[in-house]
Amino acid sequence: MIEVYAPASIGNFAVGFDALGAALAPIDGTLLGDVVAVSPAQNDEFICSGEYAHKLPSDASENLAYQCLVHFREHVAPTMPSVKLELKKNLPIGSGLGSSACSVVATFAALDKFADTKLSQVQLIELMADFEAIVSGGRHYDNITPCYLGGLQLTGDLIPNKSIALPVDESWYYVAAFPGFSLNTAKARSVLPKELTMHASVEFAQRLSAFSTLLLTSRFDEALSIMSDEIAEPYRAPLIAGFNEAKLALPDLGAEIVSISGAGPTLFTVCKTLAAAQQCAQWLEQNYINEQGFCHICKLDNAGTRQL
Ligand SMILES: Nc1ncnc2c1ncn2[C@@H]1O[C@H](COP(=O)(O)OP(=O)(O)O)[C@@H](O)[C@H]1O
Ligand SMILES: N[C@@H](CCOP(=O)(O)O)C(=O)O
Repeated sequence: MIEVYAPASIGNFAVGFDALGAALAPIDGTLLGDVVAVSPAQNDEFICSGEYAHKLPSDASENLAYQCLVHFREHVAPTMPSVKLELKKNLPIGSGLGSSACSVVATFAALDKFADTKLSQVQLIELMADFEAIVSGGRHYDNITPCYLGGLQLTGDLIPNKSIALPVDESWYYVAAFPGFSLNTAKARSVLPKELTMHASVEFAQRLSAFSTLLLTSRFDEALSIMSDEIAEPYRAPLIAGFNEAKLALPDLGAEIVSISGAGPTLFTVCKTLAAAQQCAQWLEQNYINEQGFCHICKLDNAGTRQL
């Protein structure tokens, strides 16, 4: 049997709408992501289990992981023996943690290993992005590549091999708080303006290029000082109950920045110390999340998708 884990991710990472994303590893060792297990079987079989399985359509044909299996058999490995594919759906749907990307990445990575198809990194990333695009209302790589490769990734069609890893300050902590309600990514994309002004476009380009360069030259504090989302956050914040209050409160508790993870409603902070991250997590647990929500203090997951 092949069992593959794919981690949750923060799309956009505030400064890089659709172009920057980071994989998350809770410091308490929780595996915050989906797992896909592939084993030989008499006929192709699909099972969806895990904490959030009941939130997905009961019809397998509407499950992205099953759709990936059908595609893989038809177009990538027609001679692969029959398999039982089990998706352990551990990430909430519509959470802003790259849940759909997680299932797609884990499934293709597991099938590629099982069938020994040895797809190239770019082939796999393109396949994965095709399926992520089906549900999210746009083709973007900022969950796919960090989830697959780990770390912080600058990513897109213009980037050689689709992705370049960027360094971060190893001392940074990331607090990710899922408030316990869903926000559909396609809906959260539909509220964004269809066009940017010349001024906004130039500022976006400056901010992302400066941020990337500052990280690459280890000027981490200066990178943090320009880490803000002027592209999506102003339009999405009204869709997320409690976000504005959290954005006001958390800097006093030590958050260097507070922004929306992916399309939301998960919120994330960057903190320079564990004590600050703990204070932010405590506030978020008391004021931002409901009984279905959760909060994790994280580092980046530098391993990305891996066999368990
Ligand atoms: N395995 C899967 N994982 C996540 N979403 C799935 C899966 N299969 C189908 N879907 C559907 O895809 C959509 C994902 O919603 P979206 O808001 O894009 O989630 P996320 O932002 O968490 O990736 C939902 O309508 C969900 O029912
Ligand atoms: N760049 C995308 C990221 C969506 O992330 P998700 O975790 O909400 O699916 C966007 O901002 O729409």
